[in-house]
Amino acid sequence: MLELKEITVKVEGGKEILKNLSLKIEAGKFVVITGPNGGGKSTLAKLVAGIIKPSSGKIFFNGKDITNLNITERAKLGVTFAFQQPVRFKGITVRDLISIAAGDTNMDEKKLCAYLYDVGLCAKNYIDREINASLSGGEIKRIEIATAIARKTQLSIFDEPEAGIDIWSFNNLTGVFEKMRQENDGSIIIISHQERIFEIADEIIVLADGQISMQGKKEDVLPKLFTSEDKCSFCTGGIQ
Ligand SMILES: Nc1ncnc2c1ncn2[C@@H]1O[C@H](COP(=O)(O)OP(=O)(O)OP(=O)(O)O)[C@@H](O)[C@H]1O
Repeated sequence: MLELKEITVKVEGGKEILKNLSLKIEAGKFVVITGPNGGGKSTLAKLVAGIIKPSSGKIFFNGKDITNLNITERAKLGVTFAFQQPVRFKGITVRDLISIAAGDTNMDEKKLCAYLYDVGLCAKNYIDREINASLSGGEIKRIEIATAIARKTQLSIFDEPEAGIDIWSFNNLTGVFEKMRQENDGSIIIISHQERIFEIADEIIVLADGQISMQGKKEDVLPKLFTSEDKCSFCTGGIQ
């Protein structure tokens, strides 16, 4: 369903953030992308969503070349992206946002509440709140996750959904993703550093220094994940 072919992303000064990266994600898969900080995970997610363009290489979605399509055009084809730092929309309420995402502007309250309940929010307190700066980072993040779930698109990408979510709610969040996978036959890509998320994946991809250093079924990758030594080759040691 998603294929990246020989993708390179260069930034000013010529630094390569993604280096000739090729990757295939099959339909219906739950894939977790992890790896050291600065490895290129968010860059990869933004590239798939259409927020940034590759310096070279091609991106295919269901066989169609989407390399030059922007974020809106890709969204129309069924690519949803949930930001690490979600955006706030002045004047739009939580009710508006979720019902627009689900394509059902007359969505009944029960259904709306169920989406909020799943992400650990009490609907009564949030349904008519405006998506503005009065919402905390964790609250807005949960609303964004609820919105992505309501969209039920073919490909949903979440960039560190755990960021800003308290540890108590985090356990429920893994349940939300499991439910999403059961109810939606689309693919899910989650960028995460959390072992609990790795455990519910079909496939794990480790991205380090702009390249895939490991990729495979959860059963094969997990045992190697915490034994591999990804150390900085520049530094020779820590503080003496
Ligand atoms: N516009 C830019 N100019 C220069 N360097 C950049 C630019 N964008 C990203 N980088 C660098 O590219 C590398 C990859 O960034 P990216 O945000 O994709 O990493 P990440 O794997 O998501 O990291 P984290 O786990 O910390 O979120 C980092 O070293 C980052 O500093």
